[in-house]
Amino acid sequence: MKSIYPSELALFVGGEWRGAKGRSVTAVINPANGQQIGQLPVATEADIADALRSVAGAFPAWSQTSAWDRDVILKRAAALIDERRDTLATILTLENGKPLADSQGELDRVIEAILYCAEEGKRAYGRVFPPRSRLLSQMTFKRPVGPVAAFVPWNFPAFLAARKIAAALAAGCTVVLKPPEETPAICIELVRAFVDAGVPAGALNVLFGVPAQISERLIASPVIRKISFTGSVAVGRLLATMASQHLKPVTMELGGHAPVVVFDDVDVERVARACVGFKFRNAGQVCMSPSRFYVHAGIAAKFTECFAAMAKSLRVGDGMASDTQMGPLNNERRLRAAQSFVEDARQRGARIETGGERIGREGYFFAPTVLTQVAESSRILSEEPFCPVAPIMLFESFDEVIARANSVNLGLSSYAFTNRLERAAEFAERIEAAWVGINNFTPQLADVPIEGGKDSGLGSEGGPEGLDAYLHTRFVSQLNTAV
Ligand SMILES: NC(=O)C1=CN([C@@H]2O[C@H](COP(=O)(O)OP(=O)(O)OC[C@H]3O[C@@H](n4cnc5c(N)ncnc54)[C@H](O)[C@@H]3O)[C@@H](O)[C@H]2O)C=CC1
Ligand SMILES: O=Cc1ccc(S(=O)(=O)O)cc1
Repeated sequence: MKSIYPSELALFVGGEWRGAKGRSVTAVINPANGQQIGQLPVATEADIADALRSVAGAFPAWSQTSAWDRDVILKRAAALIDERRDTLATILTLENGKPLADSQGELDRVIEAILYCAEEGKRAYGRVFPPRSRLLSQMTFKRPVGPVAAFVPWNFPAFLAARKIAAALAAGCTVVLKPPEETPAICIELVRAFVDAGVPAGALNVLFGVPAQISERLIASPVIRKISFTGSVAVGRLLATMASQHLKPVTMELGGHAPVVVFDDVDVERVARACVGFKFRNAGQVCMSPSRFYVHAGIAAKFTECFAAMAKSLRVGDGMASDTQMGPLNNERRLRAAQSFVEDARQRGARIETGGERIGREGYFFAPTVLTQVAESSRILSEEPFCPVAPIMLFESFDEVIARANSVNLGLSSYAFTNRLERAAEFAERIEAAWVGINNFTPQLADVPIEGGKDSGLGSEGGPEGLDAYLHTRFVSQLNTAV
């Protein structure tokens, strides 16, 4: 049977697909079985230089295309993605590992993000000022900032690439995209949809290869006027430092380590079910993932029992199987990280309620894991876990739990479960996080900005703010009389 996975993976530069011929290659692995499914060409110095030339060359025409015409092209891209969704979802599952239904869900959010940005691009309004004299018009315009370098990780490659591409293109910017080498084909297919929809040659380019080489060349180039990155704090810090040396604006969406505070006035089983669902989504490889569970001492035993039983019953397997609820980790680094977090916590006295081990010898499967009696010094309580390991801790008082929840240097998302209004309001006020879920878990939304606090990021993605990040304000003072 012919595989749906593309037989050739390619860079895209100046409107031309550039395959492996004459380039070195890197392997793409199916995380469900560890087998190679593709060979990805590595960009050469010449490819990077050509991408810079082409993104600069395409900028004048694309930035002067009206927002209404750009809207039509972007909406056509969204429609093509919808038409091709079954193929795209399969490709995403084969290279990322997530269950097919989750890949379909990610594509829904891709489409929503593109449609939102297409519309929002038409609202890049300026302002008119009361003039300093009768014959003057004084106003500001929003102008696209220039060619953009966008870097996307492997955990939600379709959604994160689509949001960056759509916001930049809708604002009138041209783009060089550096997708993840782990999940290249889904990004290639997204780009194909934009190109088939009418995005002109050079306006959207794709480079794969050695990430540090590509980012250094792009950020240092005078062509690139804006950098957008999603990934780890360590790499984000590196890229932001380089960008600051060239005085270039950045948008950084980095890690999270979300506390979940469960008070003693809730339906314990119901809350445990919601927590298990969101914690093990994408095998815990989500920056918004709930990753530190603080449960009131009065309900902790019952909560832990329910949570561990539900975690244990999750069907873990190949994302291509229709009954799979949790797929493998995406790569060997995450598998080793999961093993190391559990081992570190165990050595410091933690109890493994369920899981704790790799499943099988093929692929990167790790059992949904629940830890209790976790020492505060354990690495899993300060480093972003990004794996299916859930530490459950007890608390006694509100002030104590807020202090513990705020003790890490990440401030992306946070969650609390309570039926007392004043507790909910106090939590939302005192928690140090950009995103607060009270009695529910909500993934990011196209029309809502998220701006990570502390080390979790710089600038916003999503909402009008997400587009504004690709715009620059120009002031014009015009004398309306002959001179
Ligand atoms: N915010 C998020 O959604 C993500 C957070 N992470 C965090 O990063 C940790 C490590 O995961 P990794 O995949 O090893 O993360 P990483 O930060 O090393 O890689 C993430 C992405 O950045 C790219 N990258 C790496 N070095 C780069 C460089 N010098 N220049 C440009 N791009 C570069 C990679 O190709 C990848 O696509 C995870 O445990 C998690 O904490 C990882 C992926 C996504
Ligand atoms: O930055 C990574 C990222 C952002 C959002 C989401 S989701 O909204 O929770 O799906 C996942 C990853």
